[in-house]
Amino acid sequence: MSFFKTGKPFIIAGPCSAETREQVLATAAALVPINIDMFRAGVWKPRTKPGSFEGNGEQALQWLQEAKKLYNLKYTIEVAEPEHIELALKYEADAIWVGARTTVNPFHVQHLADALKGTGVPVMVKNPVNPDIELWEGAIERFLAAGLTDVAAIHRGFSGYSSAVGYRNQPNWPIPIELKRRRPELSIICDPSHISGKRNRIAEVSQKALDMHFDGLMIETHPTPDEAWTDARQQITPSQLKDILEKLVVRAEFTNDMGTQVQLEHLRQLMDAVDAEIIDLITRRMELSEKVGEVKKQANMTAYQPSRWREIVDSTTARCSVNGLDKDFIVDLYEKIHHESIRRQLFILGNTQIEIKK
Ligand SMILES: C=C(O[C@@H]1C=C(C(=O)O)C=C[C@H]1O)C(=O)O
Repeated sequence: MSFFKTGKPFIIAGPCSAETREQVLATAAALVPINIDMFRAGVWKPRTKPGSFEGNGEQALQWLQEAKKLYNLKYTIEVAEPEHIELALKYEADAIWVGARTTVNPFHVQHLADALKGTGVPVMVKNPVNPDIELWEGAIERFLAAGLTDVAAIHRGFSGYSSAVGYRNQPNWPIPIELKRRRPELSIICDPSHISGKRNRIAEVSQKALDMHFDGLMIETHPTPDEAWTDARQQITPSQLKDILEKLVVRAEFTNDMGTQVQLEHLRQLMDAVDAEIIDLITRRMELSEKVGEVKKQANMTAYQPSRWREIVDSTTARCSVNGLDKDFIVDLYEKIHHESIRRQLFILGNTQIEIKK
């Protein structure tokens, strides 16, 4: 079993920043009875603007090592430079994570991977700030290629110019879901604190993550959150964490219950038949679009026809209201279909650099 797969959600908790020795020891003491899997604290803080509190560095590592010994509590910190890794090893950190602002830079990630070679230290890779799955997976690949086996991903949401409704970082759930599809063995931990940006949504995002098959949660916890030096609005007390964890419903991917299995098998067969129909229908639609393309070629007409496209969007979204389908979802889907349809017509009109992928 990998470091992060314990058969139950892997829980990491602790303050955003290690502020003082007292704060570190008090938080750790309060988290021990909750049975968390690992303590976290930031010791080097990548701040947006200079002049903010940037962490207590090596001194904070001494406090974390002290808490580790005192409470027999594993701990993890964020690293951004090879020297941070050296110090993390010196003070016996049990795992490290790479922050979203580091994951965006392949040079940086490679330096960290090189520094970790041969150490066997478990690594967690936060998603890059921008919603780029290739960059996220690429960073993970660099650590795997360095021979590290305990590599996990952390989903902390994606930064945007304005925050998504009610969130600090846009969750963009299809991205971690796709990562899990590509890498079934990879553990993915959700960071509901950074996604929410405020206390009152942490429980809801945590439950959602578990229902999306995430392997664990990293939740910022502080003895007096309102007085926290960083990220005060999104930190919760150890007792609030206890409450959230107790209320979480942990669900499994599979069941041994025969009745459920039979029911699911039946419904899935019906869905398979619908999927086959959808593919047949899309194929027919594309064939028709190619015929339209041939006619346009003869008549010297443009591939894209805005008024016709508007008509289609209007009529399909009108049908959504009748069928109870989400309009945004259908528009997204149709935009993809339309784009492919245009691509095929462009090819027919003579844009030979556009090949039809079959
Ligand atoms: C099929 C046509 O060509 C384009 C593709 C469309 C589609 O796939 O729905 C709609 C309008 C055009 O932009 C057309 O002009 O009817």
